[in-house]
Amino acid sequence: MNILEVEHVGFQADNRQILNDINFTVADQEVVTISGPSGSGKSTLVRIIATLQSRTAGEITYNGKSIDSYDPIEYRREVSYCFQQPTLFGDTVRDNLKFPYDIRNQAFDEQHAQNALQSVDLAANYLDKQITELSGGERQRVALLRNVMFPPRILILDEVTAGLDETNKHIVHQMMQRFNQDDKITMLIITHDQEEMDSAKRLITIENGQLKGDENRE
Ligand SMILES: Nc1ncnc2c1ncn2[C@@H]1O[C@H](COP(=O)(O)OP(=O)(O)OP(=O)(O)O)[C@@H](O)[C@H]1O
Repeated sequence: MNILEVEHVGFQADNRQILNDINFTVADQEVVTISGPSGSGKSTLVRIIATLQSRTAGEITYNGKSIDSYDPIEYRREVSYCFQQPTLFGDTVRDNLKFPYDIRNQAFDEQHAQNALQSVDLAANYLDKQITELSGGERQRVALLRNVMFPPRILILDEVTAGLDETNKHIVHQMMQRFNQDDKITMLIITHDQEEMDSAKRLITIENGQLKGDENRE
């Protein structure tokens, strides 16, 4: 079953065609890597899919229905977008991992949060760590965890490993694998990283606002 269908999607701004006639479908639980030169329109495309930006042409179907027909808050719980610069809020790691519970009016599951931290090589007592004391890699791990405390159906990762050292990159790669295999999350991964492109099961290439390649390597 296709969880996502992108049909003839375009985006025009300031008389410039930034995306033009993009077509592809994504199967449930598939991992799709998206690459292409800087400025080619990759972020614009996934931001449109995440409903953070509107398209100017075409149609997108999520789980059998137009993305326009969903309640925006519900939709963003199911299709979650994570950016290269992790945005953390509040004062502590707890404030961030508790947030998904707060917006759902649910009691914070401290044990679940501690287990989640330990699964990404962060000690359970990191819950009370000030976010100003975290390294870049630790910030990214906490931001990713916040996005999956309640697993979305689709997780969009926009260059989340850019700027991370090898150790942190490796931990984030393991997180991605678990999100897909254990939590059954469909993933769209934007990357410039050669290793991530080489190991991609399916690689979509965007150039100059157009889909130039869609290669299945399985
Ligand atoms: N709302 C907008 N109005 C005007 N121009 C825009 C808008 N959104 C994106 N652009 C332009 O569209 C082009 C594509 O941007 P986008 O961020 O999607 O590229 P990208 O492929 O993700 O690049 P990078 O790999 O550097 O992140 C850029 O030139 C950008 O300035």
